[in-house]
Amino acid sequence: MTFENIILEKQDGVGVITLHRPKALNALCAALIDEMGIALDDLESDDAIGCILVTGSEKTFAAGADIKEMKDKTFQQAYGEDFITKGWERLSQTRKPVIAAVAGYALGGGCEIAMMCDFILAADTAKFGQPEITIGTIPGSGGTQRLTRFVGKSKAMELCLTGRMMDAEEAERAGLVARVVPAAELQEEAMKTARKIAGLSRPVVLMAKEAVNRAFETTLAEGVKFERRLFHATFALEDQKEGMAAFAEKRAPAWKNR
Ligand SMILES: CC(C)(O)CC(=O)SCCNC(=O)CCNC(=O)[C@H](O)C(C)(C)COP(=O)(O)OP(=O)(O)OC[C@H]1O[C@@H](n2cnc3c(N)ncnc32)[C@H](O)[C@@H]1OP(=O)(O)O
Repeated sequence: MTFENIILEKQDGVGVITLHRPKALNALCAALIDEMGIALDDLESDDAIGCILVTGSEKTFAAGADIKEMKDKTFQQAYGEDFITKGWERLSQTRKPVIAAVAGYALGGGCEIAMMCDFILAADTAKFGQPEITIGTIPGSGGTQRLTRFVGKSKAMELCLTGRMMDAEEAERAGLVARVVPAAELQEEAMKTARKIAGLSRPVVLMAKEAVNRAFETTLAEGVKFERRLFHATFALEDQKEGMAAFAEKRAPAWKNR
């Protein structure tokens, strides 16, 4: 499959989506968002794929929504077409695990896209921010909501009100980023992590993702109950029998993904 604004590759059970608009710092134009949706549909329906990686270039993950494309929209157009919802939320609805590997700028919609992934691995060059306020608007694809859940009200408020960027180290300290690695090692480390996940039992990985995500949508008591039901459900899987037998027999498990 070939695209104009992204590159889609598959290797070792991992689907890699590389944002690729080098002249516009990977600004997220409508065509790019559509292409990412098509790529995600393809990867979700491909049984060979167990984990998805979304990445950009060395200089930029993505510098936000395409400002030149949206600058002349009227309120009627933005509201009428529910601008930014269509297509953008596709990433957050992905059932397979998705890792964001971020180097350079992840600003505005770029930061929002990274936050829609299940976790973020960052190069030490990464810079995160919601600079919409500096161009006369506010985040429109979950920035005020997801960032606040990641880093808490005070820091989210400061970042959204000033447009300040935070570097990778600050983002890791604040809980936005799972891990920071040297820029030269980012792609290798991200692939290693994605391959590790892709090599585990597929249904169990989906259940783990669903259980963690439930923590953001419900009370602790309901979340713990939900987790327990999924935990019980793993005992209906051949992979639970295989995983535990393999541990007891001191050998590597051979997952059947059922
Ligand atoms: C999704 C929503 C609803 O939340 C909204 C948004 O995402 S709004 C967008 C938020 N993002 C920004 O405001 C960042 C805008 N970009 C910058 O501030 C700078 O480009 C930079 C700090 C990321 C990098 O600066 P620098 O290295 O000096 O590169 P530039 O010369 O500025 O950029 C190179 C080239 O890319 C074009 N560009 C950059 N960002 C965007 C963008 N978001 N949309 C469209 N085009 C962008 C920039 O215009 C340059 O192109 P040319 O003009 O030279 O053709």
